[in-house]
Amino acid sequence: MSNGVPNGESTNGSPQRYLSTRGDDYDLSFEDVVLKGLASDGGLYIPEAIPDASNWQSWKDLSFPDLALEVLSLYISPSEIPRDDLKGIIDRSYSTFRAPETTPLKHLHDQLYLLELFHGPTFAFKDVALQFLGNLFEYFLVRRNVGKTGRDRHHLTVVGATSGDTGSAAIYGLRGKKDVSVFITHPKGRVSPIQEAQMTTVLDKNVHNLAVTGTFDDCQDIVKALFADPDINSTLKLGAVNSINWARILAQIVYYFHSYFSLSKASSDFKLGDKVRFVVPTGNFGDVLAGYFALRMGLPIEKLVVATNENDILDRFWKTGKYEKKPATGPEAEGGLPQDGVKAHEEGVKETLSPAMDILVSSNFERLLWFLAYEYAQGAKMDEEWNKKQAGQEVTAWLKQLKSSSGFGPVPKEVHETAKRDFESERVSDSQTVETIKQYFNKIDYVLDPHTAIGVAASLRSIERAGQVPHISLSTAHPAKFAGAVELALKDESGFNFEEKVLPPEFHGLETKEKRVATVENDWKAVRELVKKQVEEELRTEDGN
Ligand SMILES: Cc1ncc(COP(=O)(O)O)c(C=O)c1O
Ligand SMILES: N[C@@H](CCOP(=O)(O)O)C(=O)O
Repeated sequence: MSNGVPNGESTNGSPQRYLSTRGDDYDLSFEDVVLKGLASDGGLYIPEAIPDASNWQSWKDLSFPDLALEVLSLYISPSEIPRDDLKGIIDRSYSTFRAPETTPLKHLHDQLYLLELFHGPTFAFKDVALQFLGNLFEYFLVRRNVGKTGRDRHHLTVVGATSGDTGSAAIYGLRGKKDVSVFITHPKGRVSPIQEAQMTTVLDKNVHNLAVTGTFDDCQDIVKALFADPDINSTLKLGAVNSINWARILAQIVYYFHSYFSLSKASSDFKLGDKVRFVVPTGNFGDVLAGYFALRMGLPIEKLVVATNENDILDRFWKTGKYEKKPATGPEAEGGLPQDGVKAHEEGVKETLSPAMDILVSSNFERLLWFLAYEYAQGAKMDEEWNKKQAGQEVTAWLKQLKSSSGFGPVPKEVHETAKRDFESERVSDSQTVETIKQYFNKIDYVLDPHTAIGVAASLRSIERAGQVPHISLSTAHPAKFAGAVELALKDESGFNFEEKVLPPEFHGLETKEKRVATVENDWKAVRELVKKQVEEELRTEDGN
């Protein structure tokens, strides 16, 4: 492969194996990494080799599920999941989508295309991966539990953190599934009313919503602390639905290929092999990381553009080579919207109009860091094992520094240059988000959600730089999920009516339905005790006691 990362053994028949970004956990199967979620050394799982999809052009006419089968088969050996079984899992996962193309591509104007990823059950891009992950968990559990009864059965306790979208998508992917309990933490009062209602109106017995008195980063830290606790992790068999789970990233690779093929059909000027730019509204770096895998597999991507909101740790990394949490000091002179309350928090996270991206530390960035460190290590001309070990050590050192000093860097010049070879970044303020929503409503009568608007605003800047290269901007959520921001932008525009223009029938009356949610303090031990108690209760009910 051109960029130095080893090619996938899975292409020549031997099973793909996985290792941790911190280096101490390696040689794992796909099933192990999906069920474990987070590595025991605290790292994230990555494939030992990125498969080279040299035959990708032959996939051009495949439907979304058939394309998914080809892409996923490069990472999941048939000795782990026979091809027919994998096809069944994939077909079930995408049968719940409302659009026949699963993820349709819409031409906005000129070189700008919008990839609509919100046609799944919860109206957000997370459904693409979480419908699949829910069915994958079910498949592994059914297989593990054949002939077992009672406490001998493998019971998975899923713990997740959400700023709104992962939670509902995970709940819809796992509700009512046997042998799974789901606990989703969200920052109390900091998710949109529709998102809150989507999660808390699901009353299935295996679903538990926990409103944490803190930020999304606090919720994410609680989840990581639970995984790091050997007692609860092994006794309750914890599973992850956040994008720390490799299966989340894997499933998202598919739509980069699919939209590239859609573009080749939509534009007579565009031929297979031509370069494209993808622009991705980014928070936890999971979505854009899937694009990085597509690029490394051979899809002709000229650049991946990381689009952040005012929580801009990633944008600052690409501009400076430093990865630093920076305490917020208040509404910014540039772009702040005082009337909408861009608040500063002691943790440094700002509340913005794109709350799903209000993240201080992007967990998947660690995965990219490993690949950057791996390429850097190659400069020493040692063997592959040495390169992998070096990459693990480098990542561990950076992450330690992030924890102890709230940041690290600048990273070595070569590492920064490698990051800039494949990525660019843009930061979009709240006022620019609002302007973009207005602009597209008035220009083409299309309502963007605020996260998508960040991608579109970044796309316009990128188009100015990149001239004629087509841009695919990822639309990550339906605008009805973020009524506050959409209304703020469009309330005074003529012809705008939220109920008529935006609200899908599925959301009518949602906020008044019966809800179930428990408030918990921002303390991982309090969450641990609650999870233990609830799982015990569920198991006892299943035992019939
Ligand atoms: C609507 C929306 N857009 C963008 C993002 C950012 O995606 P990622 O966290 O994968 O970078 C999220 C949440 O993750 C989201 O819910
Ligand atoms: N924006 C996310 C935050 C969680 O990110 P994940 O992709 O790691 O699950 C959300 O909507 O919950």
